[in-house]
Amino acid sequence: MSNSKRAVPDTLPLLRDRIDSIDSQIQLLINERASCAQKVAEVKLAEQGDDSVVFYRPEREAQVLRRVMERNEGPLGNEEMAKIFRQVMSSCLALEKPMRIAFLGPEGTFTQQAALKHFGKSIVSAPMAAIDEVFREVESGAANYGVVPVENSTEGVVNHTLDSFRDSQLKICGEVEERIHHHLLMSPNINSDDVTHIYSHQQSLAQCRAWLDRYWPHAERVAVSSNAEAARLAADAGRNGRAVAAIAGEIACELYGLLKVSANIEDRPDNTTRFLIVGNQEVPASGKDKTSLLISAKNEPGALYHLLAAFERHGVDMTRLETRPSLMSRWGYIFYIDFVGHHSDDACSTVIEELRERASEVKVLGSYPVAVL
Ligand SMILES: O=C(O)C(=O)C[C@]1(C(=O)O)C=C[C@@H](O)C=C1
Repeated sequence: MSNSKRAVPDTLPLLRDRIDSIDSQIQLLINERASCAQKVAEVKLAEQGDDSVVFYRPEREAQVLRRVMERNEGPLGNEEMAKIFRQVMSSCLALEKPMRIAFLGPEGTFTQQAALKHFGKSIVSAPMAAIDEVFREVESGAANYGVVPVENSTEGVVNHTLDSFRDSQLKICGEVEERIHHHLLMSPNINSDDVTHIYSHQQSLAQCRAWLDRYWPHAERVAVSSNAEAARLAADAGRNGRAVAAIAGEIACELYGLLKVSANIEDRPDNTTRFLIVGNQEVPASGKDKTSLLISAKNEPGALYHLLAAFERHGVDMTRLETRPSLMSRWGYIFYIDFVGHHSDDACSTVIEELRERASEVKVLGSYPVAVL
């Protein structure tokens, strides 16, 4: 006992020396990697030219991260290790070309959180006021990519996002999933007993409905344009002595200096939102991909049945089907279908060909790597 006590002061400096020496090796290697990435940028420029060069390669990034996770032996967990490499690649890509990412704002939304998770922190993130503005910002070339929410495991699909694909030529280049934790937030200078109104985005209020019914049955729920906006309003109200609470996430809480009164108040602990990355790029196969289609069906008996039968016939695994009203014909429908595989895979391209024979329009919204993180 006394021996091991005496050993600690000797080993701590030794261990720290070892850490210092490992750090300097890691640093050298990271810079060596960064120099490599710069050379990759030169090769891309020479091959593709100034106007059409594409630096960001979602399929390659997914492969790098998957390999990191596969070869990881711990003690750091796979996800933790992948997050570190996520940021290393983000820094390397910023050396090739700094990227501007439009997202559904304002600052502090879960969509911003998703953008940082997908691209790492070395980006310029540009908050937009609405989903169609995110699309326009990317279409105009003002942003390289956009991030928009598409579905939540509790509340279902985000119609604005699906509808935006009707008239857009943008492609889906990636997906990212984010566990959504909601917190009840208040300004530190108000008394929680005085709170009469709770602000949040309508989806967040819905995701916390049972919790609110139980603990805040008398507070009025006010739907605002985003949960980050709710946090901003709660902070503003607090400064003016008005007792307003907000439901929002971690980064909105930090951004507006609010107090977390109750944490993780979502009704379902597995509450997850899926986001899409939109851009101007066709992404090659990464080995583990998904494809999204928009299909306008002919208005005839069994139309949907025949579309779905093509997937069954060729053993292609459909993961999602959403229906939206067509704006072209009354009682006509548009189907959004996700399936496993890349549109260039044999079975997938056969399915798409057969769908084209049956439907009035089939638009491949994109093939992209399945979310890694
Ligand atoms: O392999 C490439 O094409 C690179 O540009 C290198 C790199 C990386 O750091 O590994 C950087 C950015 C790309 O999005 C993918 C990978």
